Amino acid sequence: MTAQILDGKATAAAIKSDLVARVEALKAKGVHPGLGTVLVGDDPGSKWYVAGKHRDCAEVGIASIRRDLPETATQEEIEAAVRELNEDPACTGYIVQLPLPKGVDTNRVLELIDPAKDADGLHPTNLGRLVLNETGPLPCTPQGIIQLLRHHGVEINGAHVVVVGRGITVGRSIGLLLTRRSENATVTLCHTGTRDLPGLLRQADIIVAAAGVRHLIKAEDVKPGAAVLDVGVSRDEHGKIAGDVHPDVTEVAGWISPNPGGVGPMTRAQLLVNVVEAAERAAKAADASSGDSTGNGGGANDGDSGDAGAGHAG
Ligand SMILES: Nc1nc2c(c(=O)[nH]1)N[C@@H](CN(C=O)c1ccc(C(=O)N[C@@H](CCC(=O)O)C(=O)O)cc1)CN2
Repeated sequence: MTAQILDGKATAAAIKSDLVARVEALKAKGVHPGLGTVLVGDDPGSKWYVAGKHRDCAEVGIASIRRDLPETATQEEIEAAVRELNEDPACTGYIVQLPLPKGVDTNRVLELIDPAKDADGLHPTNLGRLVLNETGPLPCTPQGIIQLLRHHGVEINGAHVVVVGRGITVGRSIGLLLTRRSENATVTLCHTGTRDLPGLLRQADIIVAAAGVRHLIKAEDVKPGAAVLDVGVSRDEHGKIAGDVHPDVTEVAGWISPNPGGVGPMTRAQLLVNVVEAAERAAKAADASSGDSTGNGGGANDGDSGDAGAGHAG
């Protein structure tokens, strides 16, 4: 058996094409979405990702604002760039590209972002909203993975999902999304220190591999027919990408996301969704404050509103 492909490029293209009309509708109301990026240093991967984000913006009609700082930028200089974007009306949403150089206090930088402009969903307020099932930007890679699975009809409801990796952009938050009532999965969060990782992987209906360890997931660790999402990025000496998933897994899995061409394009597409949704929320709030009754203040973001109460969901 050869796994079917979870095609991130095609799925992201479909999402972007839907966004074009939403951006046009915003502009017709006088709201012009603009994505800002803060890039610090010369890491080739980060430079490539940021350039890609701005190419995506151009494709859907979102304006681009860049703040590129040298590797030697101080904490204060990085924080000044963040404050500037908070104040810039042309910037309706922005991201700070991670990782930041060694020695920079990343959490302090993320905490400075205006939560209403946090296009990555990584500000503590927005992570808190996610815990509470409140409306807000969703972390791009986790939400991109869910969209990729949905788009291909992979059953999430009732599935056992084993996540490998505990980083802030994927591992820490994906369980919060997948265990919402709308997704209804059961999630085991593992990492490189997990005892008997292969034993846990073999129980998984869906594996999300985000450890950044080349070929960590072997064919013999995968249940036949499982869906396997490869988020890991390591590069060999020629700069070629190697994922966390061994190529032989394709012979066992039912679904596999290529790397490149799987989760990466979905991360970028979800960023655009977050920028457009933030601009739509701002437009609604402006309508509401000017007395337009179609303004809608929000609510639960995921169909969980039927729960007995935020503290009792389960
Ligand atoms: N502020 C953030 N920093 C980082 C995030 C994030 O979501 N927010 N995630 C990653 C990097 N990332 C986005 O920033 C990202 C990674 C990969 C791709 C992508 O499209 N990859 C391509 C292959 C690219 C290549 O050849 O190098 C693919 O998978 O097809 C996009 C975005 C860490 N930092």
